[in-house]
Amino acid sequence: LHHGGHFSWTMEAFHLGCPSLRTHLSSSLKPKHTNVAFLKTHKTASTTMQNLLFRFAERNNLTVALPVQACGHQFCYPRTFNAHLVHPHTLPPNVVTSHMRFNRAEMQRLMPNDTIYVTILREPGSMFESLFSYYNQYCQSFKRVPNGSLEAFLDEPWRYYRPDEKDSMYARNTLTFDLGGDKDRPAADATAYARAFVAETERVFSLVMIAEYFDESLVLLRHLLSWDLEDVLYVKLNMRMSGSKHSLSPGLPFKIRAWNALDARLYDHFNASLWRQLTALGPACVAREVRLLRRAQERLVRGCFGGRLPQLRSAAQIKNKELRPWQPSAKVDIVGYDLPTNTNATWPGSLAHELCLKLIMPEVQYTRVLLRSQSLRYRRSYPLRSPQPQPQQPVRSVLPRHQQVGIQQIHREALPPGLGPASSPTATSRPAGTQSRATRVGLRPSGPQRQTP
Ligand SMILES: Nc1ncnc2c1ncn2[C@@H]1O[C@H](COP(=O)(O)OS(=O)(=O)O)[C@@H](OP(=O)(O)O)[C@H]1O
Repeated sequence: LHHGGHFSWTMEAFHLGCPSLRTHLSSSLKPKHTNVAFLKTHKTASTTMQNLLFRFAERNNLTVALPVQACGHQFCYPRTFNAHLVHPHTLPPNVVTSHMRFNRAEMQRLMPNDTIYVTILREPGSMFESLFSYYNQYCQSFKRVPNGSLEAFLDEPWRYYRPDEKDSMYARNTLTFDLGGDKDRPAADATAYARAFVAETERVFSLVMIAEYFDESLVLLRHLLSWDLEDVLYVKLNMRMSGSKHSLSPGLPFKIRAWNALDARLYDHFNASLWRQLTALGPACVAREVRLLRRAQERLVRGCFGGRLPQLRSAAQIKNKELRPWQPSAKVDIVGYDLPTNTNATWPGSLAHELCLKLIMPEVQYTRVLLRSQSLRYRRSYPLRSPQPQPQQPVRSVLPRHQQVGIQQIHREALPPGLGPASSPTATSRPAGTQSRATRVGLRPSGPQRQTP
C-alpha cells in the first residue's frame, strides 16, 4: 500500500467492529458523487463548507455555478433564486454553493437530476447573536436599537423590527427565509406552517448539517457522497474576533428562540435527525472518523503553516490582500489567516502553495478567482462557439476514483502517512468509468423534473 491511504483508515474503522462501516467498505468502491447543491445559509459555518466544496470542485475539474457579475458573490440575495442569475460561463454546473434564497423549482431547472441537496443550520441563540453583531450597521432593525443592545432588541422586538424593510431577513427567522420560507408567518397558523415547512425541507435536502456538530456532519456528508477523508478537510473561516462576541445573559436564549420560533423548530427537528443518523452509523465509528479527520486536518494545516498551527489575524494584519476577509463594519472584526513565506519549504512546488492559499481564501476572493478560471476554461473549450444553440455538454455526476487532476495529487500527498494518496490497490481496484452520465444543454426546461432526493 502506497502510504496506506484511504484503505488504511477505513480498515481501522472496520476493525472497530462498526457494522455500518462494513457496508461502507463496499460503498467506498462507489464512485464519488459530484453533483451537489449546498444551500449556504447565513452565519452557520457555511463559508467553511463553501470553501471545502470549491476546493473539491477545482481538484476534480467540476463546474461551480456562480452568480452573474451584477449579483456580486451571491445570487442577488435576498431576491429569490432564479436560474438566470447564474453566470453563463459556469453552466452546466455540478456544484452550487453561493448565498441565495432557495427556490426549489429553479434549482431543479439548473442542476442535474441526481443532485444531492445539503444545507446547514445553527443553534438559534448563538446564530442570532452572530447575526446581530455582523449586521449591526446594515440591518435597520438592529441599527435602531439604543447602544446596539441585543437585550433591548429582544425585550421589544416589534419596536425595532419592520418586516418589509430592506435587510429585515437578518433580524428574524433567517434560516426559514434562506430556505425560501415565510419568516413572518402570523402566529395563528405558525405551528401548522412550521410543521409543513420542516417536512418540505426534509423532502428536498438529503442532509441538513448542524454547525455545532460540524465534523460529525462532515462524516455523514462523506458517507452520503462516497467521498474520501481528504475531501472534507477544512480550516474554519469567517470567524469573529473573540472581542466582537457577546455572551448571552440568562433568559436571552429563550427570548431568541421565541422571536425566531420557525428557525428554532427547524433546528430542533434537524438536530434530532442528525443524531439519529449518527447513531445509525455507530457512535464509536463516528467518533473514530472524527478523530481521523482532525488528525489529518492538523497535518494539512501544519504543512501549510511551516509546521505550526495558524495564527488568527485581523484583516489589517494580513499582508496578502487575497486573504483578507470582508469586514461588515468597523464595529466587528472578522479574522483570517496569512501564509508564512516559507510554505514552499514544507511542500516544494507552486501547487502546494496554491492548495494552502485556497484552504484559507475568503469567500469573496475565492468566488472571483473561480469565476475567472471557469471563464477561461469556457473560452478555451469553445473558442469558435456561436451563441445559439449551445453545444451539448456531458455533465459528470460521479467521479471515477482513479482520476487525479493537478492539485488533487498534492492534496493527497499533504496527508499524513496512512491517510495519503489513493494510488493504492484499493483505489486502483475501483471502477474506472463514470456512471449515469446525463447530457443536457445549458438550463433545464421548467416543469416537473425529478423526485426530490
Ligand atoms: N467549522 C466550523 N464550525 C462551527 N462554526 C464555524 C465553523 N467555521 C466557521 N464557523 C462560524 O460560523 C460563523 C460564520 O458563518 P458563515 O460563514 O455562514 O457566515 S456568512 O453568512 O457567510 O457571513 C462564524 O460564527 P461567529 O464567529 O459566531 O460569527 C464562524 O465562527
